[in-house]
Amino acid sequence: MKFSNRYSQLDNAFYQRVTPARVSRPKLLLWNQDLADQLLLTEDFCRDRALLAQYFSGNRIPDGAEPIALAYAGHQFGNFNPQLGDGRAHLLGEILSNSGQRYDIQLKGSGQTRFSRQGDGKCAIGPAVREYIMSEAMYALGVPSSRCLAVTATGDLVYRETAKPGAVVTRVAASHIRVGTFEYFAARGDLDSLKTLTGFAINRHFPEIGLNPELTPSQKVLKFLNAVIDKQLTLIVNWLRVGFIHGVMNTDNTAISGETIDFGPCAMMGIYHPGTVFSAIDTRGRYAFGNQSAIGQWNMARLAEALLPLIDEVPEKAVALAEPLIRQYGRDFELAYQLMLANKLGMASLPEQADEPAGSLATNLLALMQEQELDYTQTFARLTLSLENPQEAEKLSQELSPWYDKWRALLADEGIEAETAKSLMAQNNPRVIPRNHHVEAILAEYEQSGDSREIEDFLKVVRSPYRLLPQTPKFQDLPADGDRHYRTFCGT
Ligand SMILES: Nc1ncnc2c1ncn2[C@@H]1O[C@H](COP(=O)(O)OP(=O)(O)OP(=O)(O)O)[C@@H](O)[C@H]1O
Ligand SMILES: [Mg+2]
Repeated sequence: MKFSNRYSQLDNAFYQRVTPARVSRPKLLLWNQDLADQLLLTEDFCRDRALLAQYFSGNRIPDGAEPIALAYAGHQFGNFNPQLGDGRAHLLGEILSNSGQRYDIQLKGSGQTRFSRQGDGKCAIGPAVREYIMSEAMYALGVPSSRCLAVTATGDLVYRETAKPGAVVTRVAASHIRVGTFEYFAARGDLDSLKTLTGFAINRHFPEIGLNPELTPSQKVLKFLNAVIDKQLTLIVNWLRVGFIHGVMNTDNTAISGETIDFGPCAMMGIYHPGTVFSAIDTRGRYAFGNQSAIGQWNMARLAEALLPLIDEVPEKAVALAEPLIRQYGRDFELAYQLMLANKLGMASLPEQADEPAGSLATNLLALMQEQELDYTQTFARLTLSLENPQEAEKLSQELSPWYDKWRALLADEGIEAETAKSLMAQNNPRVIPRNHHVEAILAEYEQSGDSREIEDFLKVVRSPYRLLPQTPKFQDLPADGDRHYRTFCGT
């Protein structure tokens, strides 16, 4: 591995230098060769699984790696915690991919750090495998996401409600800078570090802003904020497109890069309902499916607040400059959301309909799905199929009457060929998602035996979510209880 580390060259206000804990019997459970290729890891490096297990359990530090635990703060369920940080993760360093992009390689579940508070620094095998499966599925669905290079069993037990086998997951992300990283320095009034961090983040994620000689430092910060907002709303629109519920959208889990990170209590929505919540600790539904956009905006407001001192010395002036960007989120989100729904219905935009509010073609369908308790993924997949299959069209025409015929008529009115609509829909409507019950069955197998009979088929299927593979039908079903009893836990 060829490291080229930048974050560890910042001063030590940003992190703690700390080596991962030793584990007893490291064993490589999952290895992502496709990602290893993108990261230009050599064949030689990838060949020796025992050595890979040493590296990705944290037992052996690869040459050039400089393990650090990052400092950050965060708003958790709306409450500010000034001192979080990587309590169970070690950033090994950064490497350049085949496209010249810089990626962080981080171990998670790799032992205690200065930021562990009451935690043991560890991760159980279930959450580690969940992170691998879900991030891989999201990536294949076309949703910006961190990914996993490996899951390594440690051979040690982790104590949760019961003793569970432990594992370390190796995460690859465009960076691990979070909204909470900015809040950490802002809350301390450490403006020098805040400035350094902002410069670093601009340089890493939006170099064109940093290099623009026409912008003042304050304008650069505003452009940066705007760019992060844009990425965040694009991310959340994509979550809504595929039915993803993050579950713990705290500001410490909101990456500046606009990637999905932290798959702790995440889940997929089956039956459409904007109030869907699976996380056991989210008792008030703060992070419900349909709340995710509003929470994204709230999180961006926290980022804006942290950046205020860099926007203008006079707080009122800074607020006057930042506030319009936060307000604009609402309008931009709505446009992007409407466009996404239009695409899911085979259109470039939602048509205006006489006597109907804007976007009603989509909202009426969603209301129908909610009322009839229809599966979100299956319904859109069936609509897609119906454009080439008259029997399916006939069935849907009855089940979704009169909405279905109206939609078909609108497609015709707009002059959109069935073939064109179908191809757009096929790119936006997955045929399969990582259903909660299938994911759980695999995690249970890993917990019991350290392996799974289904994992290879499952990964193959979720890595091709827009295509029907011979194995796909095995994993398309909603469980008999429609996921009504499903609960997720943070797994810490
Ligand atoms: N077992 C643990 N030991 C020590 N610290 C922990 C443990 N579990 C979580 N934490 C810390 O608690 C905070 C919130 O945890 P959260 O579940 O959001 O993050 P995470 O899943 O550990 O990590 P990430 O956000 O990097 O994916 C973080 O600071 C995290 O490091
Ligand atoms: Mg987290």
